[in-house]
Amino acid sequence: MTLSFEQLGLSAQRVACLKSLGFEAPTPIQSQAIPIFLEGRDLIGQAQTGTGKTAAFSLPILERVNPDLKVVQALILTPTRELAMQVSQAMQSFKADAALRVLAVYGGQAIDPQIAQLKRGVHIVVGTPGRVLDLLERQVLKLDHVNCFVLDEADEMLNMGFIPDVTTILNQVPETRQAAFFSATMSPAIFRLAKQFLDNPVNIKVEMPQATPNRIRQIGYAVPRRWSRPAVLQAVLELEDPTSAIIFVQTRREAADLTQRLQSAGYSADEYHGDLSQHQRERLLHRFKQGSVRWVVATDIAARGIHVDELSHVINYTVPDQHETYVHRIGRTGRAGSCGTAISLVHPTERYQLRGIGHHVNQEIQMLPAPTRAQIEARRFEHLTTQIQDVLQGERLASFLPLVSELSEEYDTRAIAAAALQLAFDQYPPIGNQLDAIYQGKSRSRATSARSERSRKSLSTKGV
Ligand SMILES: Nc1ncnc2c1ncn2[C@@H]1O[C@H](COP(=O)(O)OP(=O)(O)OP(=O)(O)O)[C@@H](O)[C@H]1O
Ligand SMILES: [Mg+2]
Repeated sequence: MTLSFEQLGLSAQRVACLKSLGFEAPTPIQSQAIPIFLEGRDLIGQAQTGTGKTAAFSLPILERVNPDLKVVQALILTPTRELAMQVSQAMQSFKADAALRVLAVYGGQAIDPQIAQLKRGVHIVVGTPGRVLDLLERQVLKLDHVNCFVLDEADEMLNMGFIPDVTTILNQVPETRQAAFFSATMSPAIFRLAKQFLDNPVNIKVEMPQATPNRIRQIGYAVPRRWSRPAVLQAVLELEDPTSAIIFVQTRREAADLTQRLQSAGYSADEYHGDLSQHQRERLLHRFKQGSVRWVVATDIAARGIHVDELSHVINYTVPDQHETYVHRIGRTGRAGSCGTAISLVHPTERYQLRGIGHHVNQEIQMLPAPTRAQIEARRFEHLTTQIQDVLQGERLASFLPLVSELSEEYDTRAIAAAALQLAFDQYPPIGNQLDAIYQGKSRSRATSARSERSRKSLSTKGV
C-alpha cells in the first residue's frame, strides 16, 4: 500500500497545495525520503530520472523551515544555473506560505539584486557553488543557521570538480546540520564523499535507479561508414518528425554548426550551450517550454535535472562516452509517467559503446538502418494526407472552389488536385539535397572520413 502525503508527515496546508498542482500521491522516492528527512537524518537518495527527487527533498525542507526566523535555514546546491532556477521555482510552487522566501543565486546574472534580497531576509537558498562562494566572501550570505543541506546531482558536482568549493561552503554550515545527496546515478566516489560529509546516512535506492525508465523507447539509427552524420540526422528528424526534441552534441561549436544547418533547411531549431549569455539561455529555455522552438541542439549543460513537460524525443548526435551521460540525457523525456523516444546516431565505431550502454541500462537498444529516401517520402505523403483531411473539414476550402471550376474547364479535376498536392509537397525542405548529401558523403574517400571522425573525437574533449 502506498502512503498518502499526509501520512508521510506533511502539513495539511502543504498537501492542499500539492493537490492544486496535480500531485495526488507521492512517488516512491518521495514516500521513502520524506519521512527520513523529516526525522532529521542524513540520506543518499537515488531514483530514476523524472521521478520527483526535487519534491522529495523540497517538501520536507519546507516543513522544517521556520518562517518567523529571518535567516537562511536551508541550502541546496546544483551543478547548473538553470537547475538552480528550476529547483527554486519548484520550491516556490510548494511553499504555501507567502512569508517564506526562497532565492535562487547563480552566476551570469547581476549580483546586486541577489544581495538586496538576502538583506531583506531569505529562508532557503538554491544556488550554484561559484555564486554561493562569491556571496559568502562578500559576507552577505550567512550559513550559520543552516540546518538542511542538499547536493542535487551529487555525482555531477563531483565530476565537474565542485567538491573543493562544496567543502569550503560546508565548513561554514553548523556541524549539526542535516545533509542529503540526490541523483539518478551515483559513483563509488560519491559514497566515499558521503563518508566525509554525511553522518550515518540512510541509503535510499528505488526502482533500479541506474536504469532508464521503460517508458522510454530506445533506438539507434546506423550512420553508415563515410556517410555524413548531419545528413543522417536530418533524415532521422524527417522520419521521426519529433514534436519536440533535445539533440545532444559534444561541443558548443558542434551545437552552433548543427543549429545553423537545421535552421537553413527550414526547421524550427535553436542552440543551447555555455557560450550563450545567461539571458539567452533562459530565453531559449522559455521559448522551448512554450513550444515556439521545436528542437534544441544542446551540450550536456542541458542533460541534468532540466524538466520540459512532454518532451517527445531526445537525440544523441553521437553516442556519449559515459553511461551516466546517456542515462541523464535520455531522462529528459519519459518524465512523471509520460512516454518518450530516445534516439542515438551510431557510427560503426560506436556500436560497441552503445551495446555497453544497453547492458548498463538493462534495456535492449534496437538498431535500425539509416532512413531511406523512400521512407522519408512515404512519411511526407502520410503527413500531407493528414493535412489534406484537416483542410477538407475546414471552411476556407469553399473560397478555392471557383478556381477549381475555372481550371476544370480545361483540365481533369484529378489532375488539378494532383498539381495542388505537388505544390504542397514542394514546400517541404528539399529532400533531394538532403539525401544527395548522404550519397555524396558515401563517395568520399575512406581517408577523409576517418580524418573527420578523428577531428570530431578530438573536439569532444573541449568544454560544453
Ligand atoms: N508526486 C507527484 N505527482 C505528480 N507529479 C509529480 C510528483 N512528483 C514530481 N512530479 C513531477 O514530475 C516531474 C519530474 O520531477 P523532478 O524534476 O523532481 O525529477 P527528478 O527525479 O529530479 O529527475 P532528474 O533525475 O532528471 O533530475 C516534475 O514535473 C514534477 O512536477
Ligand atoms: Mg532532479
